[in-house]
Amino acid sequence: MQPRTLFEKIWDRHTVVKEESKPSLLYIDLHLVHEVTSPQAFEGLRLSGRKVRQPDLTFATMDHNVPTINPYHVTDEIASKQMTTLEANCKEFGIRLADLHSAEQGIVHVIGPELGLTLPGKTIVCGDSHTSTHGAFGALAFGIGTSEVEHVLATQCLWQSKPKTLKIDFTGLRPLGVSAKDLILAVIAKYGTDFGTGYVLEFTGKVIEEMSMEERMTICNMAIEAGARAGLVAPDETTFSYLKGRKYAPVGEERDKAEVDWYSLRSDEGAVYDKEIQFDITNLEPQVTWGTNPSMGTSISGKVPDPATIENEGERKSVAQAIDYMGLTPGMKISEIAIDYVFIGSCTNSRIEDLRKAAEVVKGRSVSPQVTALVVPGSKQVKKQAEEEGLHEVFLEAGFEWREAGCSMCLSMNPDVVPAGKRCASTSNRNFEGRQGRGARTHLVSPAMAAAAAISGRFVNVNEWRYEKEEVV
Ligand SMILES: CC(C)[C@H](C(=O)O)[C@@H](O)C(=O)O
Ligand code: SF4
Repeated sequence: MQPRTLFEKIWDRHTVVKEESKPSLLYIDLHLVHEVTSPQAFEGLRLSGRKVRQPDLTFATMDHNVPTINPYHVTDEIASKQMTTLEANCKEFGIRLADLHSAEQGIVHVIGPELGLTLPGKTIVCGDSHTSTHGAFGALAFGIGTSEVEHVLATQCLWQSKPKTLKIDFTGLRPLGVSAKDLILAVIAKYGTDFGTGYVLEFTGKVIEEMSMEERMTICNMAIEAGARAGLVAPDETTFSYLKGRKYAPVGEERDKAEVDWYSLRSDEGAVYDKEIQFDITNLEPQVTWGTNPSMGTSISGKVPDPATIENEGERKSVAQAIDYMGLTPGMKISEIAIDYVFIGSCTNSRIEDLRKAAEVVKGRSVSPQVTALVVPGSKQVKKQAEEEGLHEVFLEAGFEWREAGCSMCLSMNPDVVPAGKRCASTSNRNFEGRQGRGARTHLVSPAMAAAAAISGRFVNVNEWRYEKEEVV
């Protein structure tokens, strides 16, 4: 047999129907559901008198609409309706639901891995673009639209055109204090928001191999911001040890067998990708976005671009428009940008390691008086663990707010919004106009950088605090 990539192996295993130059029918191993994109899908099932084909392969949670001060007090009518509807639908169709009372509730892309539902080799879908997160486990995971949600509920299958493969190989040694978030922001800053269109990205290289699962999740989470269908990291010992003891992960002999199988999914020596990119991280610095899409970003030591120096007219206009919306001055230093809000949370960066990294920076310091700063754990389990470690005290003592689990300020679908004209350093993944609230301005950064910004009231290179000198390991 020809050498195959990780993607091809998972694809081949799940193809139920295949026809030349037509979409294939794929079997879906795990369908994750949340309150925003599922109501019409369930309604469609009801109208056509159908059942959920595999309720045991379906798992639901509430995240987008959940108020993070008092989750049980939902004042918004649409939010409240979406949540009660999900509850009723799960009951009617026999689907497991991590509702607000459940100790398992949280952002869908945080709880899937945490519960061991996300496993290598699976096909995973959810009516949510950041489903790419689960690719960190070597699962083929991607977002689908509401009509597809209905299709998967009814059949456990999905029609999909076969994407192409793109390998992103990180070369060089990771500079001290440079996070997974910085890596993916830098890749998107260099190649843009659509270089991944039509591709599944596989991230490789020593730095990826040495990363924790949570860091790999941060990288794969943002594959979608590069336009990609999905992101992938090859399963390895790090993956297997993360999964050990997780609620739904295999145990005993089954686990041993599964691990052998999972390992066999890794891309074969000599496997051919449709495209390959090498990205050298040797001189990488912490990243900050200045604009209104994730590719409009630079290093902490960089500057806001000056549209006058951009030759291409289209680009010049879009940069000028972004700078105008963001209320910045062309050519100003990133380190001169003062902020009003800090949001540490979202499916990109709300896991325990993210909170630890932020707390490490915050410890013994205070939030700048003009800054409102929130820490929002990605799940109830993350919150519990953080409290057991005393991280909440570090944040609270410094002047951060410590909230309940949910999507929160990542997008304005719940009470956590950034007011118009205000500027937020955010650990989330999208900085589009109005993303965190109408007229709100978002700068994407890592948890450590967000923590440092909260304290300084402006962007600073967190490594200058943490390490006497910026040495390279
Ligand atoms: C609400 C949902 C459909 C949306 C998505 O698909 O990603 C949201 O999670 C987001 O991050 O913008
Ligand atoms: S945290 Fe943000 S990006 Fe993630 S699912 Fe929620 S809204 Fe989407």
